[in-house]
Amino acid sequence: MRVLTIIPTYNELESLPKTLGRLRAAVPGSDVLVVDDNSPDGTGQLADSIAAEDKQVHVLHRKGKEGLGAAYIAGFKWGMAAGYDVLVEMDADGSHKPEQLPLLLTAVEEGADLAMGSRWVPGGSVVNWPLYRQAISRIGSTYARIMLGVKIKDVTGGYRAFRRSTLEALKLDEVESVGYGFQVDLAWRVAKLGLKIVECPITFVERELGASKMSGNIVVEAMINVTKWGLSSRWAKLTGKKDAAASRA
Ligand SMILES: Nc1nc2c(ncn2[C@@H]2O[C@H](COP(=O)(O)OP(=O)(O)O[C@H]3O[C@H](CO)[C@@H](O)[C@H](O)[C@@H]3O)[C@@H](O)[C@H]2O)c(=O)[nH]1
Repeated sequence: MRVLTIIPTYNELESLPKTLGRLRAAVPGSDVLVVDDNSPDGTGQLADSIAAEDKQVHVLHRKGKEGLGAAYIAGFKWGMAAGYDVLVEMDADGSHKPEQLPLLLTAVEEGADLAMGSRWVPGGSVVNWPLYRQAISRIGSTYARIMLGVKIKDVTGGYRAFRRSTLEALKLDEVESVGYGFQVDLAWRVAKLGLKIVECPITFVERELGASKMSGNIVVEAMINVTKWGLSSRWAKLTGKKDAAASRA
């Protein structure tokens, strides 16, 4: 399996080299694509200098900050065009432990169409995460599960390995969400297609360097979108009409 790990970056100058070093040591077979949105702190240039020394590291430069979702979609398209079999989502800040990537890759090797790192299945955990972030994550995941009828425990989680055929089956150009909503949106689309999703327990470690880009707007966007999709599906069931939201894959 040719594996590409996609790392979106915005102002990750301190974290990126550490995460890249750990990833290359933990899973030497995986190529890496850094997707940088013209970070003002020079993360993109640093990534270029690492790529100049390491043929397995690539960099995709984007014009400006357009959100994590848009960065991943650009990265997926790059990786699919380059013929990778498995495309991985990983944060740059070390919160997704590179040493746990083999768990996700094994799940894909064993037949998962999407392997998801999960904090909320038995064996999963969070380290140094403030209580308010735990609450947002747990409440958000529970709300999305109820509204969308998906069984995934950690539906907002962002440590994932997609089989290429899974991404090919999705209409990536229709995905609009930016933050947590993006992660929920993709997982829901995969679940609706009836593809095999496996949740693997991971330890999510709060970043030590740099700052999170999560904002109130991102949480609100996710809540609004999940509510809209859930109500649209219910309305369609009640009226027997085609559901615009649910017919998207
Ligand atoms: N290129 C690019 N990268 C971005 C952008 N916004 C964030 N990133 C990158 O995306 C990664 C995650 O960003 P954080 O700001 O650290 O995310 P978080 O709030 O901790 O959210 C994480 O956990 C959520 C669930 O708890 C996940 O939903 C989310 O995907 C992510 O993994 C980091 O590598 C960060 O640099 C952007 O606009 N553009």
